[in-house]
Amino acid sequence: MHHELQVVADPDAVAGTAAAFVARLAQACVQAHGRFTFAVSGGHTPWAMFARLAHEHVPWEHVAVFQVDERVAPDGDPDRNLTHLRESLGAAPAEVIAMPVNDADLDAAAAAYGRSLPGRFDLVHLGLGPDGHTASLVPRDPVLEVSDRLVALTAPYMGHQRMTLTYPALARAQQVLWLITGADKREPLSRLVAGDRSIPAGRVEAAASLVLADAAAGQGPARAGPQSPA
Ligand SMILES: O=C1O[C@H](COP(=O)(O)O)[C@@H](O)[C@H](O)[C@H]1O
Repeated sequence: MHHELQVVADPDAVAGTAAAFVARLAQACVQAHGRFTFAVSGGHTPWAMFARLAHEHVPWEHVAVFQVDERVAPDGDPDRNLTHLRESLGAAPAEVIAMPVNDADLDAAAAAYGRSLPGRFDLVHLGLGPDGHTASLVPRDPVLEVSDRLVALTAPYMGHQRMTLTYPALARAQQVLWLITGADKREPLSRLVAGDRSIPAGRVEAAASLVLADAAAGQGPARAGPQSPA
């Protein structure tokens, strides 16, 4: 998949640029088909973007927010992506379609969440882990090979079992927006934009992809180049 890479100065510039992009796309989608379907990941980067979205014009009453992934943990747990998503949205009247990670039968819950997904996402936000994971598509987990379900469960990873959209679900994205900050993301980012399918993020397919990175992540591996004249 081709990725358009935009490198800006720092995490604050990533958040501001992303918020302006999301607001413009939400306005255009609502004008075109009355609804904006937006799937949001966890991590750290989305909440900074949501803070900046508070200063943008977003037609929240026509926005449906889905989760890209979630940790299996109690409601309100600080490790839950939903906890941060709800805090970030505040009083914005968006519809939030939460992953049902507290159901007794998690396989049935994942299947039900899959049935609730739209045929297309106007926008999917993704992050990138230092190990190349995205969503909860984590290295060496059997979830990477799921092709017959839209939502699946992982083995425990960093303290929690996870529920995640699978590659077929992510492929419903008309647009993917990656938010990538920090020097520990430099190597996986260069592999992502090079189309390296050996990392989980490198296997995501979607109609279009914009990668927003800060300079710490996006300056690429150090290369030997021509010396400047003294
Ligand atoms: O574990 C996770 O981390 C990644 C990366 O998040 P970041 O915003 O801290 O860079 C995230 O995309 C994923 O949803 C989450 O489960």
